[in-house]
Amino acid sequence: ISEGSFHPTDLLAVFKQTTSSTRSHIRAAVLLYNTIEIIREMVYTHTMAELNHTELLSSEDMETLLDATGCSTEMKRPVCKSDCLSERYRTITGHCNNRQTPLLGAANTPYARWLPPEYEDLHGAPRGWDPQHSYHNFILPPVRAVSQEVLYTQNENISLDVSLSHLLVEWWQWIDYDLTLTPQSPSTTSFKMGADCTHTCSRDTPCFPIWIPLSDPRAGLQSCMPFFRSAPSCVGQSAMWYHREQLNIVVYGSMVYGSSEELSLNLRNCSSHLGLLSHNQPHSDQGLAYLPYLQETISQSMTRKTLTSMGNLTFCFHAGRPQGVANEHLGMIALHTLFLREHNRLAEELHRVNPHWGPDTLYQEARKILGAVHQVLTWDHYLPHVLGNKEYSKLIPPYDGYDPKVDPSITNVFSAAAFRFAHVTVHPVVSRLGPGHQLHPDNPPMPLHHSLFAPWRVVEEGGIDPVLRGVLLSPAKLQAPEQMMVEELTERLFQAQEGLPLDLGALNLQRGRDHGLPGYGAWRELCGLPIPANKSEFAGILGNVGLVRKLLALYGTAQNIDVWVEAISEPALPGGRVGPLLACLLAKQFRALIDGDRCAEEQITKTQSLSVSRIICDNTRIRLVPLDAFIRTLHAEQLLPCTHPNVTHLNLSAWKEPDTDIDECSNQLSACPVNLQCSNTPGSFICSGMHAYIRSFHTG
Ligand code: HEM
Repeated sequence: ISEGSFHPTDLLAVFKQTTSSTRSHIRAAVLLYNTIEIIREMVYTHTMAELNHTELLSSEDMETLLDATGCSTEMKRPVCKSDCLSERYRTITGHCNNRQTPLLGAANTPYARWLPPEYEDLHGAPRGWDPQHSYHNFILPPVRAVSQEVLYTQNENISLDVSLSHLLVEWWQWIDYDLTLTPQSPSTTSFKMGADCTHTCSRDTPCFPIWIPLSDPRAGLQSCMPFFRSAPSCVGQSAMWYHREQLNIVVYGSMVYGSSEELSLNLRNCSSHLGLLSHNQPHSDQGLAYLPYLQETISQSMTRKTLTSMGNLTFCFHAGRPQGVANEHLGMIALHTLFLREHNRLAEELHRVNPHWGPDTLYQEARKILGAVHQVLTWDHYLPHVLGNKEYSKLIPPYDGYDPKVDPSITNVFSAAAFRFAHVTVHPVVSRLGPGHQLHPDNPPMPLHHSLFAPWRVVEEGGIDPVLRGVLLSPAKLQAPEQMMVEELTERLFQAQEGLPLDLGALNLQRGRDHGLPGYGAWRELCGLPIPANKSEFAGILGNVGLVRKLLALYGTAQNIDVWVEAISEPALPGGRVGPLLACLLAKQFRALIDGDRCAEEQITKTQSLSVSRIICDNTRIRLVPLDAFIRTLHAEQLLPCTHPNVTHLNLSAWKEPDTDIDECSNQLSACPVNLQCSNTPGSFICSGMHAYIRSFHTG
């Protein structure tokens, strides 16, 4: 920023920023990983022998390395407390949800794997690292070629979903914010040669640039699109099991509350006795709360001086994803704001029901209710639309209580492929609607890329209500073989003054290879689905000869196809929006998430009646809502008033406790010290500076 420029990759870096607890884990893991690689190379140079991990290092050597790099500390089993707060509520970090294996499903732990990774060198080199390496006798195509030939769709050339609203797409992303965040390598230069990953076309970890084929419209302008490998994690490199694993740094419930103690305290309003979350001080949405600014956490004078010299003063919102990620997209800002308000509304209501509860109990109970609401909305309302009712009943049996043997960790294939399927349902245009559900002449529909990292559009262009009305009344994009991913995402992702925009399709494919995801045949096998032996069987699966021809021309054999692109190519199951492979992978993950959550059972039954529409009614000035917010509303006349009995309230009297009961939890030492000072984080300055640039870019 001080050099007066930033690149699309800088925005991607903001998107993947971490907190300090994650950074210490990554530092240790990078050190360990690089040291082992050096030892491996030295041994190879002397002996010309590729040794496996047990031959390379004795277990004592490995223990020494783990200690020296700091990985032993990072991998240490946490001690689970047995006080009132810890017994009753999920920890912020997810530690101790499973009492026997306290790290299961916690933040800052590696993704689980359902299949062993397929790295090109067995340890950590991505598939396609060596462009000449063959798989089933074919070399892998450059991911950008797949994006151009299979995914690219002109914005105008899309079909609309006849029955589902764009809120469903936003909910997908919202839930994703809750479940997965993979940090990228913190270093921007390659380990061995010191090359700058933003400019180099050579492959040297963490640089894994995406090559631009000669036939690409970008050829001549760009030879490679920068790509940083995901950071390694400590676990997975023990003496027993040595290959590169990737970290998930978030945990269920984190988009509102954060997934580290440090961030969660930063988001609380510790001077309130009602257990509230902090809200924005300088601005409000006609009296309703906005998310606080990251800006508020740093020295105003320094920032104002620097930013004023850059032109417009702009700010990032601050929420549970680290360092301003909530700002990625207008829809996400609206949902983050909505749930901040819902937390505060619940905490105040709970105070009325149980005036004897202290601030920590109010905070934790409101948090627990919001967690349950998300489970009900996701498992009961959203998943049937995605899987189709029939498949849903088959794959997601009725909830049968907590099972401590189930590992609720997010899997690598879920984050790097399966849950990215919704990228092909994103509409290229963002519409905001006024109170009469009409477009406002001052805020015409805008291309998607103008809504990315643009929080000022909320504050200065009417608040979150127009955004929410827009997503409620706009349809989702329909996924179809010739209409995969809109050019807003393949050609204009994170457009900035410097460098060419990124391509989300290419990033998804490259990420799958970076994480060592096996080709699609292995996943079909895992799911008990047939693997096509020839072109006609493959055409039978995809139901589209043209698409099969394109994929086989690129990959040579169906076995090699990157799992994400094949999975999104399968035709949707009846009534659903995904094909059989995605249905299997998503259902498997969502089942594990709920069955392995010790805190799920009691809350789910109490919060059945709540809907997204009710939450919108209770926290915005929107007075007309759909009965099911995920269903597309064709005409505003179909909307119901918030007073309609079918837009059911959550009855909080179920939470009433006799006021003779002592509030044990608030008698403990409070987690939230009064007058807590927010921490001064360098990320907040970077984020604000970038916003000044993006804004000036959007507004010319
Ligand atoms: C405006 C729309 C969206 C944009 C601009 C966007 C952008 C991105 C970007 C840039 C990444 C990182 C890519 C990489 O380097 O690997 C990503 C990852 C991801 N996105 Fe999206 N996305 C959008 C919508 C969605 C939706 C609707 C979903 C629904 C589920 C979703 C799910 C995911 C998942 C699961 C990841 C992996 C996250 C991680 O592990 O860090 N995204 N997205």
